[in-house]
Amino acid sequence: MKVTVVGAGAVGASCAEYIAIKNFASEVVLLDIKEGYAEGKAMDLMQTASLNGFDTRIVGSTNDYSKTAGSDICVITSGIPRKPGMTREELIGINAGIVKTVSSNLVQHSPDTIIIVVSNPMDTMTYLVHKTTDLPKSRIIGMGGALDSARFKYRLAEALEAPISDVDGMVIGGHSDTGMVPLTRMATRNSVPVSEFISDERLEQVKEDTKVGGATLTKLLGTSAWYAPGAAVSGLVQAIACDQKKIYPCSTLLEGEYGLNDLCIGVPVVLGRNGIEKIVELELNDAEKAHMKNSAEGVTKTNGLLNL
Ligand SMILES: NC(=O)c1ccc[n+]([C@@H]2O[C@H](COP(=O)([O-])OP(=O)(O)OC[C@H]3O[C@@H](n4cnc5c(N)ncnc54)[C@H](O)[C@@H]3O)[C@@H](O)[C@H]2O)c1
Ligand SMILES: O=C(O)C[C@H](O)C(=O)O
Repeated sequence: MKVTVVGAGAVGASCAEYIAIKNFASEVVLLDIKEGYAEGKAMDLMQTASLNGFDTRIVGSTNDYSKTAGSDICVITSGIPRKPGMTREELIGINAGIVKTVSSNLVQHSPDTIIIVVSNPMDTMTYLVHKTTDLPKSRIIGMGGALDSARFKYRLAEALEAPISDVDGMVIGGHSDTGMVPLTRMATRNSVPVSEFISDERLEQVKEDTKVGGATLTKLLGTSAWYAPGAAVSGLVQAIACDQKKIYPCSTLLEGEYGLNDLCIGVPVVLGRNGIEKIVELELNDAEKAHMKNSAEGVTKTNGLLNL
């Protein structure tokens, strides 16, 4: 199993590290445009192999896509992150050009690959990859919901004063400060609806804290987060590589599902060796449907800024 990660920055390197530590891939190629940067990150990570007990070979490359040839899975984390006070949507001007070039180079060298898009604004960047490559929709996956759901579970566990392993929940919708739809109604603590344990007001607070999860970290760190994003990407990569058939909310092209068309947005999908093997249609109530519709309108508006 060969995995390429483009962008050896904070998220790319974190993602490569988690993939290596989980020890399911034979090779991870880290590629960056900055001279020597990916080679340096790869060497540093390889020097953790004997300490962390993995056999995955990590190779660095300065913009040489021949090294990525034959990748089963390619992750795109190249592009600029936001600074405090910015929205993800403001990154479109620079990141669209980067994602378009990078995805074209990747497909040229690995025509059978599955692409996971991470660069922001992620739903729109995923849509861009659809519009500019001829990969089937099952092989273009946007990562956002896996991360947002992890943050949702963190906030739920905090509110419930329960261990995170006892908590389950999912966030669908767009990966943006206003577009996320945390499904509080379906969240559980060891199979019991969380509303049995906390008030509606506290649950509303959990929802709002989840939606601004990325912005909160950006304010604290001065740039956006990387540990949880890297771990979330590695989870998707592992689900595909190991044909796990796990359900993660991912951004995928919708063609009528959830009453939505011609956009990529987060919905639950089954991930296996073929990429997105099934879109799972949840029975949403009227309020959830309305949130999803608003979210889709936001994503479509951002898609309109692309030069297609
Ligand atoms: N979808 C998500 O949930 C999620 C989570 C975290 C970050 N992100 C996004 O991921 C992106 C990367 O974030 P980061 O913190 O790692 O940023 P970073 O600045 O640390 O790293 C980005 C890297 O991309 C490289 N790069 C730029 N143009 C390139 C090109 N054409 N080819 C190859 N490499 C190129 C840069 O040299 C840099 O090393 C940002 O757009 C950020 O918003 C998304
Ligand atoms: O918040 C960001 O800009 C980065 C990423 O989308 C995140 O949610 O951490």
